[in-house]
Amino acid sequence: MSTSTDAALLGLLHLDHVAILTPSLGEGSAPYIALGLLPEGEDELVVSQGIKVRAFVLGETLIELLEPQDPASPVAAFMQKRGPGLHHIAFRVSDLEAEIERLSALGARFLNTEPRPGRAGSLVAFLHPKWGGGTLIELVEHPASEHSAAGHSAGTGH
Ligand SMILES: CC[C@H](C(=O)O)C(=O)SCCNC(=O)CCNC(=O)[C@H](O)C(C)(C)COP(=O)(O)OP(=O)(O)OC[C@H]1O[C@@H](n2cnc3c(N)ncnc32)[C@H](O)[C@@H]1OP(=O)(O)O
Ligand SMILES: [Co+2]
Repeated sequence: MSTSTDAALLGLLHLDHVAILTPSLGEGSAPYIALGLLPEGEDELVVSQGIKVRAFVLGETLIELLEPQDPASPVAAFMQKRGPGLHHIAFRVSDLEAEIERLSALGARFLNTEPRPGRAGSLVAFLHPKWGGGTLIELVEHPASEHSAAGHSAGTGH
């Protein structure tokens, strides 16, 4: 049974975020506010993904609420088909390109083998949900300057 130390040696640092689809960031925030989570900074429109994102801080991990902005996008279609709720999980990695190479050599099926822009200046890559056993898995590399390794800091919110 590998330990988190092994995972860290392989480049996985920790669970970066759990992403949840919602038709409205306002309504979707209610349970997480009730649970006492604080938003990290302002909502962000990630144009490349056609999604507005609101992130709530939980130690090193974020709860990322995703509100699709384009009804024709795959994410909007997915929410249409399966309803709001869990969309993907994301692991923070120290070197995204190295992880893409390592996992590809193990036969992993990436949706994009070139890093793409994600939230807050990150670079992201997605693994096909079929490879993830029915779960969409994302790998995220944050800019070196952002956050300490210790995790995220809650913003003043909006
Ligand atoms: C805002 C940035 C933020 C960040 O963290 O920085 C983000 O995370 S952005 C998140 C939104 N962007 C993405 O998800 C990009 C990667 N996703 C895709 O390219 C598509 O969503 C894809 C390819 C996973 C699915 O697209 P689509 O549904 O159009 O393709 P299929 O209909 O062929 O689906 C194939 C198969 O996968 C099932 N599926 C789709 N999405 C998911 C999901 N989120 N979790 C689990 N399974 C999923 C779909 O139902 C199909 O299964 P089947 O059994 O064949 O019906
Ligand atoms: Co994500």
